[in-house]
Amino acid sequence: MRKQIAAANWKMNLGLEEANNLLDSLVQANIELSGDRETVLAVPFPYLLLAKEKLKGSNNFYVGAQNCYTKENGAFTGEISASMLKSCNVDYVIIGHSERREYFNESNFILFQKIDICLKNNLKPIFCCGESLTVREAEAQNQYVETQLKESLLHLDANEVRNFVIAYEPIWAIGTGKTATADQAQEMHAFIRKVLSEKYGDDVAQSISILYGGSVKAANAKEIFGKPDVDGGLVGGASLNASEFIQIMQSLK
Ligand SMILES: O=C[C@H](O)COP(=O)(O)O
Repeated sequence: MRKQIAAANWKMNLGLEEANNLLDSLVQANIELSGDRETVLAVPFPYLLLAKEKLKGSNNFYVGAQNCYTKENGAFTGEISASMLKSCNVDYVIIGHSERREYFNESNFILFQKIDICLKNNLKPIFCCGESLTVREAEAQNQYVETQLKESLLHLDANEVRNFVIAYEPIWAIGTGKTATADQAQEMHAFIRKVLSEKYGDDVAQSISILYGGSVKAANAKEIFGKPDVDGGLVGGASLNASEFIQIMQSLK
């Protein structure tokens, strides 16, 4: 079975003390995630090393960054490179979150470069895709998401592609309390898998975890994650509360 993943995206939230407390609560809960299930905590850059330290010894817990730059190193004040993240033993990097696309003008081509530099540094990208409300209302979501995949990912070969995770996040469901229905999520996830299968074959497509993101909470996680092509979630707001996130982790298939 492919990996089932509960990924927390803390976004730009929490001070050091709060981050520390949340990590402690998650570790102390001592949740045993078996076999193919895992948790990723994508924390702000200043807390990456703290998270690595705290999660040492917790099985199936991984640490992720929320972004990286397109270049290896150099005079790019304020940016963080994939090789720096690797040197801190970070495992995953979120690439192409809709907030990065919207507020920092990250195009599909910039994301193509970020994906490549992550793979070169043995970091696993969590590649985000998803449509706006306008696109959904025009019923053009499949075409829109397919273009995002084609322009940023589908240049990779089959071996490279096995090393990433995709997160489908309809923009209209992020932080709005408005969740895609489990059936809408399943429909898009199946479509993404079909696009992957056409390019890489069914074996590869079946091995890639596709997460759903957008107002996932303890109350709806089980239903959404229960769908056959939904392999867990990328969780924003609800990941900032330990007991809520623990219930989400426990809702993985
Ligand atoms: O990365 C997470 C997504 O943007 C979802 O955020 P949310 O769970 O607060 O809606």
